[in-house]
Amino acid sequence: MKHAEAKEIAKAFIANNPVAVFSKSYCPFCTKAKRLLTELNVNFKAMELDVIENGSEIHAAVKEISEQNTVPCIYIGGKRVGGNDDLQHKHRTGELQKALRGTDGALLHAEL
Ligand SMILES: N[C@@H](CCC(=O)N[C@@H](CS)C(=O)NCC(=O)O)C(=O)O
Repeated sequence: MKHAEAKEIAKAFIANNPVAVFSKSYCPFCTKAKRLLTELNVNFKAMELDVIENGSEIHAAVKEISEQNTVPCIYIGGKRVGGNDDLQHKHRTGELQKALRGTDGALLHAEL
């Protein structure tokens, strides 16, 4: 797969999902991040880069787009939140809840 094509796939995933998580299925930080989002009833989509076809090419594109070398790499409303530590921190400060409420389609239920 060409790099440009991988970049388009990564960009489309961010644009088309209110909460987009680039993940790896074996990554404990990804598990923690996905667990928190699930607990908060968040409508998120995870792309498991170690499982899907062309995952390593797409991960290379994600690194370039996000300037972040690790997974999870989380986007809310097209904006990069960061990794699991950033997500957990934003949850503690209330910033996460604010970002989710401000993003159309991020919440499965109105209450948070
Ligand atoms: N502080 C980061 C740690 C994330 C991390 O170290 N992830 C590992 C996988 S468990 C990683 O991305 N390693 C590089 C790679 O898989 O390319 C966070 O909280 O998200």
